[in-house]
Amino acid sequence: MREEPAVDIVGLVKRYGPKTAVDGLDLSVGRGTVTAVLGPNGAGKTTTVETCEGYRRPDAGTVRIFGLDPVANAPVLRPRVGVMLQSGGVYSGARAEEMLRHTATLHAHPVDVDLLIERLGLASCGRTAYRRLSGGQQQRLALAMAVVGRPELVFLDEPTAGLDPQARRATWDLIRDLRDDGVTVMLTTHYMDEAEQLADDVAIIDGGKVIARGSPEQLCRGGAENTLRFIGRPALDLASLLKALPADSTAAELTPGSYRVTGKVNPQMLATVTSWCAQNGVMPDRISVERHTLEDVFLELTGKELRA
Ligand SMILES: Nc1ncnc2c1ncn2[C@@H]1O[C@H](COP(=O)(O)OP(=O)(O)OP(=O)(O)O)[C@@H](O)[C@H]1O
Repeated sequence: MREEPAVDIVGLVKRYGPKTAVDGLDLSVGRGTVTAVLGPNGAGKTTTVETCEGYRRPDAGTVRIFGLDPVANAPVLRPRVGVMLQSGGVYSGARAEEMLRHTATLHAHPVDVDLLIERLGLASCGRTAYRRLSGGQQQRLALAMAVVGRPELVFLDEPTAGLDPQARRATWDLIRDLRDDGVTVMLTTHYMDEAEQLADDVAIIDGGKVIARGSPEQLCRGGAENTLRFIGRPALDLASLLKALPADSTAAELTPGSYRVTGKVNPQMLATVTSWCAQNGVMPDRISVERHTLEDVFLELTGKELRA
């Protein structure tokens, strides 16, 4: 029998009064993968994740976590699912290390708390009251609390927002280790490099729907135009090059002898450019292909204007 996905969202709708925050969203997350959910502010990411966590009920559609309803089956799911809360629900006078040790005792097979404290750089603030921790320390403690119970699935809502570069790296390493241990990770982020570095799968959400889905490589390859550059002798006849290329390509001489060709850059296009060079007695120097980044793809899909 096929294993249930860790997260299976079908036709999810969630409204706040007249506002439809999630509008028929479908998303399935395979076990043991890291899925990054990206989207502009207000796209519906947090609402979706909170519905998966069982904090909100769908207005329509279904959400299943390991095949179970996150609200009705909350007691069964609680030990299997780690949730990184953004500061809410914490008694602010409690000390960081006490909180983590206490959380560990609530689980049957917690991870080594000392090791976790060391890995997330929490040793120096272990005796500090929660309310006196810096934003980054609170963030790291929240991550530690989410994973200390050795969950099978973790939800991380913007896990590295506001962290310094060292803490970001430590968080990334921890997430990679979770994946290597077979844990499923679903995270939201505004950092495209984070998604590129960590995610097996990316879902771009806009207007409460998934508008693109795939590995970072697939998303960067598909749809988006790419650029090919080369150096040749000045004033080449680009009109004849354009005739050899697909209709949606462009070719320009940026500075004398420096050329840029855009379009669907694939092996065929590269072959067309180099054979055109050969026919015209041009030795293309420093020929290079620039791939679009995930940020380029994201902006292309979601637009460059600021949202209201
Ligand atoms: N409790 C609420 N009451 C009313 N409207 C809400 C509530 N929570 C979210 N919304 C609205 O629902 C929409 C989706 O919000 P959500 O927080 O899910 O987006 P998001 O993608 O996580 O955004 P961000 O990147 O800014 O965190 C937004 O328009 C937001 O204003």
